[in-house]
Amino acid sequence: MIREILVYPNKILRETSRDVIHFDATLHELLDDMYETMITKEGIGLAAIQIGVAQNALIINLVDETGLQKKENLYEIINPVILEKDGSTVYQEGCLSVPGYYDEVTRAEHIKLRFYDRMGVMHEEEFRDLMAIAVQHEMDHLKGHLFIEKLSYLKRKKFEKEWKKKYKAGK
Ligand SMILES: CC(=O)Oc1ccc(/C=C/C(=O)NCCc2ccccc2)cc1OC(C)=O
Ligand SMILES: [Co+2]
Repeated sequence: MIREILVYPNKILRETSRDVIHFDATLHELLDDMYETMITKEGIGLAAIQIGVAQNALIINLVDETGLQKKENLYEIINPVILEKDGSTVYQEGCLSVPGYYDEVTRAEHIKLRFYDRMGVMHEEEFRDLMAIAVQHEMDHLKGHLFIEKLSYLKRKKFEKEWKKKYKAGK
């Protein structure tokens, strides 16, 4: 079912998530709820903490070259560990927990990732470009970090000013 997405500055978003232990029906239901919620809100990535569940689970479903977001391209990534990373790339990121704010973030251009799928099967895959960016963005959520924490001091001031205005205006 569609769940509520927690929005900055909700303190729950700062929690550190814990590894998934049981690859059971409860996990599958969580992943299904994450997918339904993410798609409904027109996102391309979502971490479990964004719907208030402090578990190391994230999903990414990028849009393909024809502009379609196909479920066959959905990645369900559980207990991820970055084994290697290199390069550097800048991308204007957004986040469903910081709706309407976008800014440039620098991240590794290539990563080698170890993760488990919903059945508990281990995978090791290399990602580049937008997929590598998305994985790093979502993995930050698992540590309680939002992309706005990576902004320069001045950009962060700009964000805080903008955000307060929006909040005062009751969005
Ligand atoms: C107003 C508002 O909420 O705007 C949005 C902001 C972000 C998003 C989605 C962001 C998202 O999926 N981020 C995943 C992490 C990521 C960031 C950059 C590159 C790869 C992966 C969707 C929004 O809603 C609409 C209708 O566009
Ligand atoms: Co996010």
